[in-house]
Amino acid sequence: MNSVVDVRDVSFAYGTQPAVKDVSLTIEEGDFLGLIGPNGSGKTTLLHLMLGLHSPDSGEIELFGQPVDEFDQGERIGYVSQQATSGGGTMPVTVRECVRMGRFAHVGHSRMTHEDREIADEALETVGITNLADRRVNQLSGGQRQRAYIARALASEADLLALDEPTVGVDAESRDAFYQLLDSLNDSGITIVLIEHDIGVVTDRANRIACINTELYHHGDTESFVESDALAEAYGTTGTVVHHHH
Ligand SMILES: Nc1ncnc2c1ncn2[C@@H]1O[C@H](COP(=O)(O)OP(=O)(O)OP(=O)(O)O)[C@@H](O)[C@H]1O
Repeated sequence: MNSVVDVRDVSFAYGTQPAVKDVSLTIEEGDFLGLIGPNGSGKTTLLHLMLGLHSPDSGEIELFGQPVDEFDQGERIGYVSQQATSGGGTMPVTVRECVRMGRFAHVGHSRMTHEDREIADEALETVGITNLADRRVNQLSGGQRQRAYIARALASEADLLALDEPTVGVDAESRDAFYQLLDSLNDSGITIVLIEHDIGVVTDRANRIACINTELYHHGDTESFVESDALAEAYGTTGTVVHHHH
């Protein structure tokens, strides 16, 4: 069993308002999962549940085979939140410092070694922002900032990269380059879960699709999603929920 994320019958409500209902899905090692659904359909909430940032009202979630509430290998996960890329909550640190923070989980209480610094510098090189290393993160453009956060995740040697609409406010050309970067990271073995509004981008890049509107309308490979009615059903209002059992 090489499930990276295993979500079983998970429901979550804000107060009495259900945001995620009876969702089951798995993300396998090496998957590129596109998480799609209309506005307010529970995508961010589901991602937060997967990462242990919310506790489900019912159901179970495992990360790398460990119950999410006991999960203690934070360095295996790189999370690029909507807030991070939109500029909120960025600390006044330089790009190099930000990326080196990716090593903190490995370093623990000991000092950062030459090798840790090298790993951080390689991550900067991989995402193509070595020239920005001395700039402050809060002075970067949206596209540069997401690269900095990806580099931090790479420096931590994350096995799972979770991205919530990482290209909001990024121009078309940088966006394309960014998705090529994600492709190459996925080719190198990193598992990816991506929330993205542009369905074309998702179906071009992802090998698996989860389509939700509070409930799950599709979970499976991209080809079967494209051929199904799940999109119209999830984005329309008349469709019936298709339950996939595994
Ligand atoms: N902190 C909160 N308190 C109360 N309700 C919330 C909270 N966060 C989200 N919601 C509600 O839960 C539902 C799902 O929100 P969520 O952010 O998960 O959707 P989303 O699919 O990521 O949306 P979008 O595509 O617009 O970013 C929405 O109806 C939203 O209004």
